[in-house]
Amino acid sequence: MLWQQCLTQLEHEFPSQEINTWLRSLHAVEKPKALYLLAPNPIVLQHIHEIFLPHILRHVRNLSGDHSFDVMLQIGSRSAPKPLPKPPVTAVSAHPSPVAPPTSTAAVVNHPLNSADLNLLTPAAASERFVNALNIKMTFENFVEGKSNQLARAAALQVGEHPGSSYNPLFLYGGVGLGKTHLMHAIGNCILKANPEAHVLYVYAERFVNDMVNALRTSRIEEFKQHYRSVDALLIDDIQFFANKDRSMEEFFHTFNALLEGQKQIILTSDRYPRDVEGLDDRLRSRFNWGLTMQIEPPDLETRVAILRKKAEDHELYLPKDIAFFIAKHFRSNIRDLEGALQRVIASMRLRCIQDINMDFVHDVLRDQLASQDKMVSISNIKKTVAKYYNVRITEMDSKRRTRSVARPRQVAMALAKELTSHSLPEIGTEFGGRDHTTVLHACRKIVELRESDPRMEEDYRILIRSLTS
Ligand SMILES: Nc1ncnc2c1ncn2[C@@H]1O[C@H](COP(=O)(O)OP(=O)(O)OP(=O)(O)O)[C@@H](O)[C@H]1O
Repeated sequence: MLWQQCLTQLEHEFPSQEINTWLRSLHAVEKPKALYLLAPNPIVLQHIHEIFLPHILRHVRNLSGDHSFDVMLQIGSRSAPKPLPKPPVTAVSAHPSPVAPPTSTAAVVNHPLNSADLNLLTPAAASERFVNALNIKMTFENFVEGKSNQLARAAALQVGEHPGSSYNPLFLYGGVGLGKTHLMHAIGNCILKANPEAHVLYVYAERFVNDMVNALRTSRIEEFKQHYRSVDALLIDDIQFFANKDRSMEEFFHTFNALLEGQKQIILTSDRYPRDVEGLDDRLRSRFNWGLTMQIEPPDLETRVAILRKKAEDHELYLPKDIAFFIAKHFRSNIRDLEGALQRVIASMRLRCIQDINMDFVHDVLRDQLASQDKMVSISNIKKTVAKYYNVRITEMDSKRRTRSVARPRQVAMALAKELTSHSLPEIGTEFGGRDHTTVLHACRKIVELRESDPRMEEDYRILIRSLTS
């Protein structure tokens, strides 16, 4: 709790990349008079010590209202299975250690914590054991499957069940907040479930780069190599961050080769297809294609509804179908935003002690978000985009002409209006030259049918959704 509050404060002072890369890799354990922060390796420990510790200490003391409250920084993990027999010897001292700047009030522990709560590791032991940084909540079981992620999920499952011997590397790409990281963690968790001793390491690409820079600066490059090359599975998120970082790409290239040679699994994600990541070394680009590259696309309405209902269920909230549809219709392009909307609703229910959810309440709680989402797609924008895509005049969208070259784009536009806006069928009909709602319904059904039978139509529809919602 204290650590979460501290992180919220730090988010105002440091870029989110910094927070994600360094601070979120720490395990926090709160004790009555101290906050223990466990770093996964010496490189992280040193960086936290040098850059963040004074800020952490300031916030923790302010938040706890206790100016003698301490922050203890150590190497260790909470998740490792068994405590080590010996107490730790590493830490940062409450009063300047050789590495601590003289002004630092940060603490380095030279006495053990309760090793029953914490599994504390010496630096040597730390490099023998891995802090995998996996999020145990991201699993295949709670990953909702839909058309947009079906193939990626199947490939990920295959890799999770047969690491190193199926698709290697597995490269997942797609837009922001669509589930790449979730699938990656699901693979890691699946590998560990079958083999708890496996060394599975998850890092952001930025973290890999920063670790390397720090290792070079502190003459610990061998330790760095050893750390990254001795894993059974290496999961690197957002590899577009490697672009134009030549030394890091070089290092990653060798790590990549070493792991592949040893039949160790590599899983990578990026926001775009490897070939389209500018500034990426050609050798890396071609290696990324050795295995399997899978795209995750924005989920369709039904999948968004299923995700919402699943997430609501996880919070023990019954989400009626009409409300799930309502939220899903407005939050289209990103599952993180969809989840954020649901969390906002749940938090407001708790704050206002409301037991039963209803549409008015949801409208009220999400008013601001809905306004900004709705601005994004209007029926006139849909008509314009579809007309341009099929090369027909925009006035044809409202005309009475029924030739296929005009009628089909019009049907597509109506189906998109149904999917992407909250207008009712009669409203959509009115917008399309005063048509009846049954005509709109027929158009929507026709397009569903065609998307299933004609891959070309499916592709057109997805391209249009992407261009309207991104
Ligand atoms: N199919 C799904 N089922 C359930 N939850 C999902 C699904 N897809 C994504 N999520 C949830 O949506 C949120 C965002 O997903 P995730 O972090 O994996 O996105 P991402 O593609 O890695 O985004 P970014 O590029 O921003 O890192 C997470 O909380 C994740 O659990």
